[in-house]
Amino acid sequence: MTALNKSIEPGDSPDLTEERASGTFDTNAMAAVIYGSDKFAQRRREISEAISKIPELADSAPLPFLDRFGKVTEGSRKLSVILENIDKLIDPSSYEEGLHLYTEVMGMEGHPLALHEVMFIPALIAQASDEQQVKWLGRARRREIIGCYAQTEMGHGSNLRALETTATYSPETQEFILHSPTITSLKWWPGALGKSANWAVVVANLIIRDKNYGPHPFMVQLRDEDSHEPLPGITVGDIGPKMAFNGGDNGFLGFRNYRIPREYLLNRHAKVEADGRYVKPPHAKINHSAMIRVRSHMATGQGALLAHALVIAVRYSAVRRQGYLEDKSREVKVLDYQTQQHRLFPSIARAYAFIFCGFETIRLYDQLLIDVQNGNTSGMADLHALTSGLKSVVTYQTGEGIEQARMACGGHGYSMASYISEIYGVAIGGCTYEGENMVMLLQLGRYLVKSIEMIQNGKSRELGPMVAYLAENESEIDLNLGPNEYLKVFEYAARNQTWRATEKFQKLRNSGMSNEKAWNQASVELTRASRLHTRLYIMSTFINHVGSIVDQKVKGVLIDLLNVHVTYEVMDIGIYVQGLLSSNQMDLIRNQLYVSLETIRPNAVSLVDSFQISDMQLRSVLGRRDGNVYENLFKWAKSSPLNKTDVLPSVTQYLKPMMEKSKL
Ligand SMILES: CC/C=C\C/C=C\C/C=C\C/C=C\C=C\C(=O)SCCNC(=O)CCNC(=O)[C@H](O)C(C)(C)COP(=O)(O)OP(=O)(O)OC[C@H]1O[C@@H](n2cnc3c(N)ncnc32)[C@H](O)[C@@H]1OP(=O)(O)O
Ligand SMILES: Cc1cc2nc3c(=O)[nH]c(=O)nc-3n(C[C@H](O)[C@H](O)[C@H](O)COP(=O)(O)OP(=O)(O)OC[C@H]3O[C@@H](n4cnc5c(N)ncnc54)[C@H](O)[C@@H]3O)c2cc1C
Repeated sequence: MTALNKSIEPGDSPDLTEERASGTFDTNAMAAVIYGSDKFAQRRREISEAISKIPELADSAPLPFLDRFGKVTEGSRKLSVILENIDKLIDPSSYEEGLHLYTEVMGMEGHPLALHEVMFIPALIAQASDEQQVKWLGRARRREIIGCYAQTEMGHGSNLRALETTATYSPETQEFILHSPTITSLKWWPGALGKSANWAVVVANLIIRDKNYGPHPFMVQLRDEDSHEPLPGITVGDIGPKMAFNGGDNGFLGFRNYRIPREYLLNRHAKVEADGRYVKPPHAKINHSAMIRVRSHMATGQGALLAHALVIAVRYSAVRRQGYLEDKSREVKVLDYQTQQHRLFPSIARAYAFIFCGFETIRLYDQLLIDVQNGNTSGMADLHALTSGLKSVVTYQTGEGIEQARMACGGHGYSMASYISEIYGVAIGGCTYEGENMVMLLQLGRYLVKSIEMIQNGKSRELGPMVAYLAENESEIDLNLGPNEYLKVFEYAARNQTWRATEKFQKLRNSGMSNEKAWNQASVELTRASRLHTRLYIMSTFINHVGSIVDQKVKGVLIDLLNVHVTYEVMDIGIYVQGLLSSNQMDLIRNQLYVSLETIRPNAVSLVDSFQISDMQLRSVLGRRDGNVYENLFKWAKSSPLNKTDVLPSVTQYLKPMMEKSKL
C-alpha cells in the first residue's frame, strides 16, 4: 500500500488514475480523520507495509477456494506466523494496532483469537476482581490461554433470564457445580468455542441454597492445557458451517456436574462468600458489560465493513464501462450513471457517519468503564439504550448498503472474486449477534417511552441531552435548508413517532389490556420510533464531527458528503414528515440530493481510497487498488481447483457414461 498523496502508481488502470487526479483533497489527511489521528493512520500504513514484507502472512490461496477445514487451518497457520513476528509488526501493547494487524492478515472470516480479544479479555477487565486479573489477565494477554465468551444457549439467546445452565454453590467444598440440564441448555454459537478455546467466560445461573440469583459470569477451564483434550465433564465441539465466518469455530458446550472453585465466579461486582452469602452488585445489569462494550464498538466495525464493499464497488464502477451517455464513441464508466451514484454515494456517507458515531460510543463506553470501576453506574441505562438502537440501525443499513454495492457490480459482483458476498454475510451477522435487532430496538423503545412519561409528568428538565428534543415543538421549517434544518426535520419525525407509539401503548394499557400485551401491540410502532431516534443521533454526530475538522479541503468534501447524507436520509423518511414539509419542499430536497451526487462524483474514488484498505485486506479482484480487474479476474478463475485438470473425475465417472449410454 502506497503512502502517496493520491495513491497514483505506474501500471494503474488509466481510469482509476483519472479518478484519483480529480480528487480535491489529500487521502492521507482524510485517513487521519477516519482513524482518529494522523499518527494512527500513519501506523496503519506502516503496519500494512511491514505485513507485505512477510510472504507467509499472505493467504496461501484465495480464501473462497478453501473448504471449511482449509479455512480453519489457514487461520491458525497465519496466527502462528503473526505471533512469531509480532514485535516486527506492531506495538503489542496497542489494542488498535493489534486489531489492524488481525483484520488485515486474518481477514473477516473468523480466527481462533477473534473472541479472545473482542470479548474474553474485555470481560476479564470489566468483571474480574484485581486478584482475578493478576491470575488470568496476564496469561490471556500473553496468549498462554485462548478464551471465548459463552452465554447463548441452543434454546435462548435474547431472553437471558431463561438461560438454563446452572452454577450451584456447594458450601461444603466451596465450589460451583456447572450443569447443563437439557439439550436446549447447551451453549450454542460462542465464537472460537468449538475447537480453539481452552478457557471460557461462561454465563450461568447462580444458585445458592435453591435460590436463583440470575445469570453471572464464571471463568471456566474447558480443555487440558497440555493435550488440548476436553476435561472430564465437558462436552464441546463445532456447530457446523454458517452463512459466513467459516474460518471461525463457533461452538457448543455442555457441562456434566463440572466443578470449579468458588474464586472462579468473576467477582469484581457480585460475590459469593465461603458460607454462601451473596453480595449484590451495584447495578442489576452489570454482568452485561461485555455486551455493551461490543455494541459500543459495532458502529465503527460495521462502518468499516460497509467501507470494504464500497471500495470494491466504487473502484470497479470507475473501470467498468457499459453503455453510452452523450459521447457515442466510447462507453461510459458506470459510475457516471445517476442511478449508480444514488446506489453508492449515500452509503459512502453512511460509512463515514457510522465511523464517526462509533468514536463517540467508544469514548462513552471507556468513560463508563472508569465510572463503574469507581462505583458510579448512573450512565449505564443511557449507554445501553443508545448502543441498543445504534447496533440495530447500523447493522441493518450496512447490510442494505453492501447488498446494493454487490448489485452495483453486476454479474461480477455475484462472483466470490468480488468478495462482497462474504462481507455481506459477516456484516449481517451483526443484525443477530450482541442482541437481535428487534429485541434491541425495543430496549431503546422502553427508554423512549420512559422519557415521554417524564415529560407527561412535568419532568422535562430532567431529560438527558439526547432525548431533550422530545419535549420541544417544531411545526414549520425554513425553505432554505442546511444541515441543521435537516436535523430539525429528523427531530420532528422522531418526536412525532415516539409520541404516537407511546400514546398507542398507553391507550391500550389504559383500556385494561395487560402491560405486556399493550407493549406487544405497540411494538412495531415503537421500533419505528427507535430507528428514527437513532438515525437522528447518527446525523447529529456526523454534523458535529464535520464541524470539528481543521483541514479545509477535507472539511469541504465532507460537507459535500454530509449534503448527500442529510438529503438522502430525509427523502428516505418522507412518510414521517408529511405534516411538516410541503410537496414543494420535498421536491427541493430531492433536487438538492441529485445536485449533491454530482458534486461528490469527482471525489468518489478518493473518498473510498481514504479508508486505506490494502489489497491484501480487501481480498477482492474487482476492488484492486490498481484497477487492473479483467486480467486478474481471468487469473483468479484459472486458479480454481476445478481447473487443475481439463477433465474432472466426476465427468469420467458419471457424465461420460451417461452420454455414452444416450448414444446407443
Ligand atoms: C471491539 C469489538 C469490535 C467490533 C465487533 C466486531 C466483530 C464481532 C465479531 C463477531 C461476533 C462476536 C461476538 C458475538 C457475541 C455475542 O453475541 S454474545 C451474546 C450476546 N447476547 C445478547 O446480546 C443477548 C441480548 N439480550 C440482552 O441483552 C438482554 O437480555 C435484554 C434484551 C437487554 C433484556 O434483558 P433483561 O430481560 O435482563 O432485562 P429487561 O427486563 O428487559 O430489562 C430490565 C431493565 O434493565 C435494563 N437493562 C437491560 N440490559 C441492560 C444493560 N446492559 N445495561 C443497563 N441496563 C440494562 C433495561 O433497559 C430495563 O430497564 P428499565 O426499562 O428501566 O426497567
Ligand atoms: C455470528 C454469530 C456469532 C455469535 N457469537 C456469540 C458468542 O461469541 N457468544 C455468545 O454467547 N453468543 C453468540 N452468538 C449468539 C447471539 O448472541 C444470539 O444468536 C443473539 O443474541 C440472538 O438470540 P437468539 O438466537 O436467541 O434469537 P431469538 O431471540 O430466538 O430470535 C428469533 C426471533 O424472535 C424475536 N424475538 C425474540 N425475543 C423477542 C422479544 N422479546 N420481542 C420481540 N421479538 C422477539 C427476534 O426479534 C427474532 O426475530 C452469536 C451469533 C452469531 C450469529
